[in-house]
Amino acid sequence: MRTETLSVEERAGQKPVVRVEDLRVSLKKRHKQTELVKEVSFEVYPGECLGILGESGSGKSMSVKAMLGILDKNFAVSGNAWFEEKNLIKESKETLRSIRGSKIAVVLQNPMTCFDPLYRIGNQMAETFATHTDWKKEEIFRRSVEILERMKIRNPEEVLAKYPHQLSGGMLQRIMIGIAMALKPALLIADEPTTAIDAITQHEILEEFIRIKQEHQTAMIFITHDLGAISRVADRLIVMNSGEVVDRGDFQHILHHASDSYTRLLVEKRAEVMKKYRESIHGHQEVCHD
Ligand SMILES: Nc1ncnc2c1ncn2[C@@H]1O[C@H](COP(=O)(O)OP(=O)(O)OP(=O)(O)O)[C@@H](O)[C@H]1O
Repeated sequence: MRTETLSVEERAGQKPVVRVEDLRVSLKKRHKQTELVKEVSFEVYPGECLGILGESGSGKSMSVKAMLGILDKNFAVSGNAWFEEKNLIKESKETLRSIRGSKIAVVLQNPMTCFDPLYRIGNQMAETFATHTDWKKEEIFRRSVEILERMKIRNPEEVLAKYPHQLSGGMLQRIMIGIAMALKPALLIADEPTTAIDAITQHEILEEFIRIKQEHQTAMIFITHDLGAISRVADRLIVMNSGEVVDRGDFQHILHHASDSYTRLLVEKRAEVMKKYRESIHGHQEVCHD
């Protein structure tokens, strides 16, 4: 369980990689405006992972999509998202496109939609790396093989020759994570990155997130409804409910001192699952400590 957080002193001299202020998203539909995200604010420092926790529909994805400028014109977005002196909310589509994929890498929920069905995986990786790095052809191939190996994909050379539909959702998700990490972005955003991945591989992939964060001082935003996954990777958490941030703090705070009733419910649900899991493994009742 990771609980270490940048201390106030450590943060004092540092500038956040991203600072989101009063982010709001509403959906315009036939003269009606529905607020989906309300007054969301957070910042992420170099080498730090911010976890965004909340159940399905709580506004986690909507918040990062708004900040990345990937919502369509049916959504009205306001507030600020400062990244390298630029306010992402106010930047042009072109500027945002060039920032995404190089300085900000994103792993979104549905990996199938991130790959072009008509091109082999290796060609798509090569194109991404040719656009965003200065690697030459041989280096791109060598690194692509290494990335798949790191992501625990067997027979990487064969996989590079395959089309997306020939691979499982979990494999595509791992490839997406590998590509995002290889770009060594200043900010890595991962939305439910390990949902389609089996438990053992998930453990190893989470270790990769931790390694990248520590070795390259990458700032990360890790979105999930899984308290277990987030407890390992995130240094600080915000909890969302109905489009709002209802709690914030490090994992221990969320676990033991969360004041919000919704957050307590999430924690209790996790404790219940852990208790059942332990009972099934050990065949007797144990008190859950985490
Ligand atoms: N394309 C869309 N059109 C209209 N409403 C949407 C759309 N996408 C999401 N919403 C609504 O916005 C709210 C926030 O959704 P969001 O996708 O951010 O939730 P989430 O916390 O990321 O959950 P999940 O992990 O299930 O996506 C929800 O009420 C959802 O129904």
